[in-house]
Amino acid sequence: MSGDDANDDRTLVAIVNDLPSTMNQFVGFTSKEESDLILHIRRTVLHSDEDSTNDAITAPTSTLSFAILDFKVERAKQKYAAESFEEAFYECWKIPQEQRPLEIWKIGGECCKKLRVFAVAQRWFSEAIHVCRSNNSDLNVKLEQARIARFFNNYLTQYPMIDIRVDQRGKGIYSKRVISPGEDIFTDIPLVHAQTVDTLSISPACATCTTSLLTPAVYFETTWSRMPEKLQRQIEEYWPPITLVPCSFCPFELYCSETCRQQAWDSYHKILCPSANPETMELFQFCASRQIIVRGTWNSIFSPMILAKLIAMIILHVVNSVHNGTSSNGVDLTYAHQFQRTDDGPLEQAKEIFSEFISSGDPTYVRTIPRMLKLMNNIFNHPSMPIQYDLNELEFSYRFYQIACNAQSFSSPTYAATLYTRFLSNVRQRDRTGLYVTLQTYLKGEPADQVFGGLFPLQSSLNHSCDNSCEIMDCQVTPEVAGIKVRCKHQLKPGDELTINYVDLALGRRARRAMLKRAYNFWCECQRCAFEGDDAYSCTECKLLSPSIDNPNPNLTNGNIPYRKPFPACSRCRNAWYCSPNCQKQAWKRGHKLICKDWTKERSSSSAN
Ligand SMILES: C[S@@+](CC[C@H](N)C(=O)[O-])C[C@H]1O[C@@H](n2cnc3c(N)ncnc32)[C@H](O)[C@@H]1O
Repeated sequence: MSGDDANDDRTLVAIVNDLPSTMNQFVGFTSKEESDLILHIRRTVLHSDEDSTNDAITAPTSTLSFAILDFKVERAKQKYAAESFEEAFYECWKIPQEQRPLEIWKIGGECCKKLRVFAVAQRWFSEAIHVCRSNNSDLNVKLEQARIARFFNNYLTQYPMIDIRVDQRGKGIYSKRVISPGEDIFTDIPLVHAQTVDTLSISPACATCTTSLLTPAVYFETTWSRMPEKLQRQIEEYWPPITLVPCSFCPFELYCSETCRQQAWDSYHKILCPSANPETMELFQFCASRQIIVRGTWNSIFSPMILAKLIAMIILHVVNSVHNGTSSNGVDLTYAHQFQRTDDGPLEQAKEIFSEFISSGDPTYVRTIPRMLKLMNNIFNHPSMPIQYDLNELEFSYRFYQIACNAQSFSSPTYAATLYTRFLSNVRQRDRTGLYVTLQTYLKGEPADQVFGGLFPLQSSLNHSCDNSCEIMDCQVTPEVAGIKVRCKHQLKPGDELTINYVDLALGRRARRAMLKRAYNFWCECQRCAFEGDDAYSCTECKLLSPSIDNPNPNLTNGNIPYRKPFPACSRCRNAWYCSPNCQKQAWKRGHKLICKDWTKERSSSSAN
């Protein structure tokens, strides 16, 4: 380089000429930045304090490269510290990927978080983890936070009184201010839902908006056809008006309006309708006939139809995004629309919509339900499918537990019982012909309500407690969409967790824990579990076993297990047993008083099981 060059740009050009391998690093620098760089190099490499840029810089290429990188890192840090996040990110971004050190990936990720581009933040933190090549818990937390922010950004903006945090139990929802009992905290609508097989045939409902479609013919069952026609007409006159819109091509799905029909068609039914895919016939028949393949699971809120719909929605999402460059498929995927575009392929993007639902369970379990795996495979391998979807055993298991761990029961507040009550009130108020008396021989009491199971993006982040702070209520979220609302049950302070109950609160601790382990794969350690016992044969406080006694009924044998005299139970809750008044006093002071009540009177808020 010539020592005569007085001008910054020319000096820079000289450096660039000398260091062709680092040439690309100058792209995007202004001339002011370039002169700063030169000064930085002079100070750090040549240890020269002169501001003059006249002299040639002579140093090994690697040393200069390092100095240049160091300069850029410093600039990014300064801009970040000055809270110029856009500029700081630009500085990070300008450093070629293969040279970005860990701190630049971190700063870049933080800037994106501040700029609310969470998908990019997620990518930068995940690169940081990759670069650092060790299990860095700080980075894992940052990545998880970016992921949560990305998925729940809209919700958290809409509901500023809550926050989502992660601990060893996964995500949980926490209050950010005092929330009083009775206060509604948030509403949520399901991403995918299906009617339970238990109620499908006895309490018909709109497959889209879940409104009851109970007609007199369904309510009165076989007696309807035996009724005089005049009586039928009279009943119809007072029955609240029901519009039945069946699928145009199959008898299996019913809707309350053309809008609901079209929405179902666009989002899943066009590839699940037996008219298009005959393999689905078995699934519809399975649901309609209330078959039980997994007792307590697929015969309750977990209809296998949720699984089929979820896959169908993914497939149609892919098809729509490829064809139209959009993700619109007729369903109100408010949640899905929160996604910023990523470089993932359309299938990966479509799958991501459901990726926040935790899937936890024993993967070998699904081998006990081979028929359902085969059925789903037959459906999704049918030639009518617009794309190939490989539902292998691993994915089937993952989806199975996603639904098992997260499905929440709900229904439109227009229940079958509501229609029935309105009918009776119409008859009582308007009829003058004695119909009410005639009806007494036909009425069968209140009809069963329709029940749906659904996956709710925000609500599914609520963890369980056997002394839950919140409860789930059915709710008409908009005039067209049914969903749930979460209501505060116990006063919440800032930082308290919002919890619901997944199992019946009236059950004893052993039964509750067993059910939670089986259905949700966790061992409950909540406050209530901590201050209750399993049975009367060991002291809930000091764990002392009760004294053994002779077999009270010698005709019955108990193997080698000794018979024991039960310890007395807590007279209020009857869920704790003590060997002495001392232990009882100590337990009360330690925390039993916080959870001691008659739990048989508690309303179970969640019917998640
Ligand atoms: C509906 S999800 C709740 C949100 C979940 N933590 C997440 O990260 O998405 C249910 C799952 O959360 C976990 N979970 C919920 N309540 C829990 C608790 N009290 N203790 C431990 N794990 C719990 C279990 O893994 C369960 O299968």
